[in-house]
Amino acid sequence: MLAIEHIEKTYAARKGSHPVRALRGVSFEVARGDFFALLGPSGCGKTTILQSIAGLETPDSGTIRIGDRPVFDAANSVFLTASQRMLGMVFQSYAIWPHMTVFDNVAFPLVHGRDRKPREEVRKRVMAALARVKLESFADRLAPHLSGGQQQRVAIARAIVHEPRLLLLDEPLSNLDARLRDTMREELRQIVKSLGITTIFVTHDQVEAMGMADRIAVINQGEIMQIGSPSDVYFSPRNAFVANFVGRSNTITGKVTSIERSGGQTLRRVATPIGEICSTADSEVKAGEKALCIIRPQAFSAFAAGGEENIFEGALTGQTFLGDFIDATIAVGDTQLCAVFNSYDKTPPGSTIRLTVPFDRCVIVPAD
Ligand SMILES: Nc1ncnc2c1ncn2[C@@H]1O[C@H](COP(=O)(O)OP(=O)(O)OP(=O)(O)O)[C@@H](O)[C@H]1O
Repeated sequence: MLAIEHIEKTYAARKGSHPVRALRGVSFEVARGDFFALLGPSGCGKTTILQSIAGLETPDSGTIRIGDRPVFDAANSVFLTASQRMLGMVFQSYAIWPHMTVFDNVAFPLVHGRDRKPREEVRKRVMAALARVKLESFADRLAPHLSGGQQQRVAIARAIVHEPRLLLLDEPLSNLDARLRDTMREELRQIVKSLGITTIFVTHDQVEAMGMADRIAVINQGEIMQIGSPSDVYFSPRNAFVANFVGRSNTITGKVTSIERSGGQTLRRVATPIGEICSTADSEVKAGEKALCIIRPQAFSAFAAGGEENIFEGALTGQTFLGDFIDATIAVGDTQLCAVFNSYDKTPPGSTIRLTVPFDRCVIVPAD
């Protein structure tokens, strides 16, 4: 449905500042009906990608296709304007007109756009879009007399009223308070999924991306670090950036000492400051190479006795009771490991703890 190939964008230097290489060869594809998140820290280039898709920004090179039509092709000077691309957009600010009613706000693209519709059809379509976001009874209300969540739904209704083939959402939940954000997360996903519209969603919030997206592109400094389902990027991060940006992790530096194959599995042994770590997770790191071992805090469990491999003994140096679980810090030599434990289990500070971790829950990635 959407195919982006190798787009680059450098913003020209402003007075007293250097040029900014905002996108460094970004490529990805989004299938029809997918809910796709662009996730990354502030300034990584998410908005530049979204605006390039929308036709509000012009990349320096690369191609963008929507459906089977190129909307941007730097080499062949193809550039369709934003209105020619027939997309729906919801911005952070919602961009709702305060002097208009809810109905008129939603009707705006049908009344003022390129593709104007007869009055009766406008009414039908606007009421259908308002029904989708459960705001039919608010049609005559002035937009400022709405709560934040309702304004957000007006913005969604306006973006879907002309049945766009692609919906672009730029941090649409960031202006809502925490509780409303939790409700709207699910609601927004249900609305776009029920319509079957392909959606690109920009966020810097990993919880939002994990909870809403079918697939996530994790971006750092203008480059895509990894694309995958929420569980792919969480359980099989490709590098330390992804492991630390998406959820928390212990990152332990080491060197692969051997690779053994048995029973259809590949076992890597890694020498690290906390002892040998064994991993059966998929990895490209070869024997003799430096590596990072990535272990999620909840992959550890406290282990009383026995066992030989992937057992790490240390002192409990910190624990924070968080209700559902205890966040614990365990010093193994000079390395501080973070683990989460059952909140019913109380352990005195300073106790010796033996941690264990299954082989398939240690992810090995290249050290750089
Ligand atoms: N018009 C511009 N002129 C110069 N530099 C820009 C311009 N727009 C963006 N940049 C720079 O390009 C980089 C990428 O910006 P972009 O807005 O795409 O990031 P982002 O990931 O969306 O950030 P945020 O989450 O803070 O909105 C940043 O370093 C930003 O300062």
